[in-house]
Amino acid sequence: MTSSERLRQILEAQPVIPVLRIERAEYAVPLARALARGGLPAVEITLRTPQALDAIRHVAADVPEAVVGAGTILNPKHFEQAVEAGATFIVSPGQTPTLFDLATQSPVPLLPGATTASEVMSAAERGYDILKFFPAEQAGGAAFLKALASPFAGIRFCPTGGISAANASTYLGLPNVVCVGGSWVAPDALVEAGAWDQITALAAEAAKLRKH
Ligand SMILES: O=C(O)C(=O)C[C@H](O)[C@H](O)COP(=O)(O)O
Repeated sequence: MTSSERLRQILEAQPVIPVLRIERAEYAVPLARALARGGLPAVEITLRTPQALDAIRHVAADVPEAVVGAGTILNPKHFEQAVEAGATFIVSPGQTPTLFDLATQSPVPLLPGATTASEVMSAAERGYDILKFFPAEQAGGAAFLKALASPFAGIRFCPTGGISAANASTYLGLPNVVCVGGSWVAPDALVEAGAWDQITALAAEAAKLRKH
């Protein structure tokens, strides 16, 4: 299986990819377990906190049922650090030539971001047919994404940013949406309280959302 096929398999397997901002590395393992128990094994741990790489390391080592990805990858150094920590897929809010070049040489797949027609075309030229659409709500929302489906029939998106239980179904109803990303399934307050069962319940609700 090629790395892009593997990425497609990960993104097609669940309707929602939890986007995690880990404030304390020790939260990562119980959080990933709680989400997997609820039916969302693939998670994106964002490199937005100093603990993110350790969090990825812990989940990769201790939660075999999870599929740990790294998010907020802004440059090749982040990409390499995340792979070294054990990330099995890489998510960027955008795209750069150096990121594309590194991804070509890496066995770990990249989900690059695109919010304009030109960015979609640049990524498609590099062989990508699944892209992140970030920040989804602010960049034009479901109506904008729907409009991209006409010229870019072969491209699918994982919209992320401003998505919640209230609007996820609208996105999942679009033909060019493969899954959505969001932090709503792991609210900071529940993570800090160690309320893992409540997080499992939120994940289970999200996992029930379907492409329709
Ligand atoms: O940093 C990145 O690469 C991101 O992907 C950012 C995420 O999209 C948002 O943090 C999630 O957005 P919310 O679900 O609105 O909280």
